[in-house]
Amino acid sequence: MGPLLEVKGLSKVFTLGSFLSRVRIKAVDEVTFSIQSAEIFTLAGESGCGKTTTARMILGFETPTSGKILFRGEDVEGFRNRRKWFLQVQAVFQNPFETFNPLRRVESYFFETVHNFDLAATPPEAYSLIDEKLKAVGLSLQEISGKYPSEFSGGQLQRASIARALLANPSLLIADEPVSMVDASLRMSIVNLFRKLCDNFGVSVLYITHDLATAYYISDRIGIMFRGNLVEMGPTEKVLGDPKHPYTKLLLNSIPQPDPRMRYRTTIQLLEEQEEYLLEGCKFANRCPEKGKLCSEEMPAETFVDGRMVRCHLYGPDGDNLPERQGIKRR
Ligand SMILES: Nc1ncnc2c1ncn2[C@@H]1O[C@H](COP(=O)(O)OP(=O)(O)OP(=O)(O)O)[C@@H](O)[C@H]1O
Repeated sequence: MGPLLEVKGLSKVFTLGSFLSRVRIKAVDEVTFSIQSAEIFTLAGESGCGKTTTARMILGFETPTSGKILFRGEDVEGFRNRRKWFLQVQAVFQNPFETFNPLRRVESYFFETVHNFDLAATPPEAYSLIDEKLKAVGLSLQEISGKYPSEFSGGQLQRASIARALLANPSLLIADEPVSMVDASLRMSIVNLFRKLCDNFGVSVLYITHDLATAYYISDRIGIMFRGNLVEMGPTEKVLGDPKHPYTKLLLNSIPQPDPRMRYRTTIQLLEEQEEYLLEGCKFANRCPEKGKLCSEEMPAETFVDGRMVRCHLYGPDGDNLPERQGIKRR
């Protein structure tokens, strides 16, 4: 059986700045990956590396500048607005308190989804479907009935939003930082839930996160992004257990913690980010402890090393051109 989702050479260019200082950044640059049925694939990287833009293009919220997205081998552009797509792919967002209107009872969202997608023929059928999905995430219809979002904890409300996403029996959940706004003590229980949904119900998950600890725990494969590029991708145990790309190593050593108060980057951070996006060669060159001359000149090609893809001159055919590689056997 072929992959469930294929992302092929996907790119998104944004134009930033004012009329006189306009710059074009490739927020997502020729990104290619696939997700199999019943697989959890993580896209990880620091803020501003293009993870959300990738997810938004898959969901159809953002139009790709180029590239293709295939779902079960079919180009999604052909059926993006059809029922089939909405039933198959569902999103779980970062902040459950923004998903639900504070003035509406939470259960109303469930009945609305059942109605909109024609998921039940009778009211008892609707009750039983909603209760079944809520139970799959450790809640029940009785427990949520009559309650407003403010009466739930962040963790409970995120569970409710996952249950709502499950109503149509989707094959793929796209979860963008689903635990970063949830209390640290509850994060593992939510990510475990994704693993359970994948193992027990065959739901695939595109898990987008800063948090390599939860990624290590639940994902089958992982792609590390830096300034629009996938720099390393492969089985999670290989990539995080024995990282090859200097950026993956740095990310593992720093383990950035998502801070809900830090939702917006400072102007200086944004300018540094923009500068990196505009670099000619490897976008990580300015920060790389293993940088060589070639790194600032040419973007490294994809190379396959020890069961994973790496985009780094240290491993490419030109690896020996780096000063530190001269006379040393290539890795
Ligand atoms: N609508 C937009 N217009 C212009 N630039 C954008 C837009 N959306 C994102 N960007 C820029 O594209 C780059 C990638 O952003 P993106 O949100 O995809 O990264 P991210 O890794 O998901 O970060 P975060 O975790 O903070 O959301 C950033 O430099 C961001 O400022």
